[in-house]
Amino acid sequence: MSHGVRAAIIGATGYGGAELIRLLQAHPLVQITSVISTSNAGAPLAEHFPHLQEIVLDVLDVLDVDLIAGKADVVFLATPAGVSAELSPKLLAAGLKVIDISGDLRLKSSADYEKWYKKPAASEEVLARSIYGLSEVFGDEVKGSDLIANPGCYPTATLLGLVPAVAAGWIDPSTIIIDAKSGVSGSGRGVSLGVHYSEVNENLTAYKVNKHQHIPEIEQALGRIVGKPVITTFTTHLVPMTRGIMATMYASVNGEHTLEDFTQLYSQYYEGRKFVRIRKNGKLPSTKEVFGSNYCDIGFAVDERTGRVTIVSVIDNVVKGAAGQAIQNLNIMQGWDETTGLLFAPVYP
Ligand SMILES: NC(=O)C1=CN([C@@H]2O[C@H](COP(=O)(O)OP(=O)(O)OC[C@H]3O[C@@H](n4cnc5c(N)ncnc54)[C@H](OP(=O)(O)O)[C@@H]3O)[C@@H](O)[C@H]2O)C=CC1
Ligand SMILES: CC(=O)N[C@@H](CCC(=O)OP(=O)(O)O)C(=O)O
Repeated sequence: MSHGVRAAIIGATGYGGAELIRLLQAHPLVQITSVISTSNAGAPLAEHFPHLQEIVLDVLDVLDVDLIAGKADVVFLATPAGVSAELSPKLLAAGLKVIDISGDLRLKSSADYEKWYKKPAASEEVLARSIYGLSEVFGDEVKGSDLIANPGCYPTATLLGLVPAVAAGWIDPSTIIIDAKSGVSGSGRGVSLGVHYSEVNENLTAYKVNKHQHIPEIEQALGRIVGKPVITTFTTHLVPMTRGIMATMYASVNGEHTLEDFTQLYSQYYEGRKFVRIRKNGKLPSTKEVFGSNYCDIGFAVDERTGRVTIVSVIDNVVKGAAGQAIQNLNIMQGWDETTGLLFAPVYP
C-alpha cells in the first residue's frame, strides 16, 4: 500500500479494540495486519464479535513484540491500565509507533498515576516521551511523534468544552464544577455487578466521587493552559444507555461575556477543526446527536443572574473518547488530513 501504514490492535476482544477495527477497516490509508488477544490467540475474532465476521482478519494473534514488528508499523493498545506501562517501551524499541488508549501514559507525574490508578507507573523516560493527544488542543505536538497517550473519554468531552474559555481567561478556573454522565460501554466489555442490566436499567448512579482517575488528567491539561495548578470538582454518573458522554460544566464568568460572545469565541478557537461543532443561539447538544461518530458538540447558557456559564459537551465515548480520536491522532502523526477515514455522520435515531 503506497504511503499507508499497517496496524496491529492489542485488546482486539474488547470494546475499544472492536471499535478500532470497525473504523480502521474503512480507513483508506490503513491496513489491519494483526488483531491480538492474550486470552484467545488462535481463535476466530468473530467468536467474540460476530458483527465483524468477514470484515477483517479472522484469527487472533498472540501478543509477541517481534511478531507485531514483522507485520505492522503502528500499534494501538486498547488494554486495561498497567499493560502499556510495561509494553510500550518494548514496542518502541522494536521500531513501532504506539497509540495507547488506556490511562497509563497520560499523567506526567508517576506519583499522580500511582495515587489515582493504584498501579506502578510507566518509566519516567516513557512518560516524558508520550504526547497527550487531545487532537484539537495539542495536535501540533502529535505531529511526528511516535508515542501517543490518547485522552480519556471524560477528559475529552470536558477539556474540549473548557479549554477555549479557560485559555481566553473568560472563566475563573477555581470555580469550575464538572458534572459528567456516561453510557455503560465506558466501563468495557467485562462484567461486574455495577454494570449488570438490572442494576443499571431505570437507574442513575454517581460513582468514584472525588476519586475518579480522570481528575488529575483534567487538572494537568487545564494547568498547562493557564500556566499554574488548577483544582476542579468532577463527578461521574452511570446512565442506562450504551454509548455517550455528556459533560455539563459550570464556572463563574470573568467580566461581561454574553452567550453570543461564548459562541463566537469557541467557533473561532475550533475554526477549521471539523470534529468540534459549536451550537448557536443557546441550543444545547444531546448524546444521540454524536452517537457512533467522532464529533464533539458543544453548547452554552449564560446566566446573568448568577454570573455563571453552563457549558454542555457531548461525545461518543468509544469513538471521539477512544478509537476515533486515536485514529485522528494517527492521521495527525502521519501528516494526513485529520479527518481521513473519520468523516461519517452520527447514527440517528
Ligand atoms: N470503553 C471506553 O469507552 C473507553 C475505554 N478507554 C480505555 O481503553 C482501554 C480498553 O478499554 P475497553 O476496550 O473498554 O476494555 P475491555 O475490557 O472491553 O477490553 C480490554 C481488552 O484488553 C485485553 N487484555 C486484558 N488484559 C490484557 C493484558 N494483560 N495484556 C494485553 N491485553 C489484555 C483483553 O483482551 P484479551 O483478554 O483477549 O487479551 C480485553 O479484550 C482501557 O484502558 C479503558 O480504560 C478509554 C476511553 C474510553
Ligand atoms: C462508565 C465507566 O465506568 N467509565 C470508565 C471510564 C474508564 C476509562 O476510560 O478509563 P481510563 O481513561 O482511565 O483508561 C470510568 O469511569 O472509570
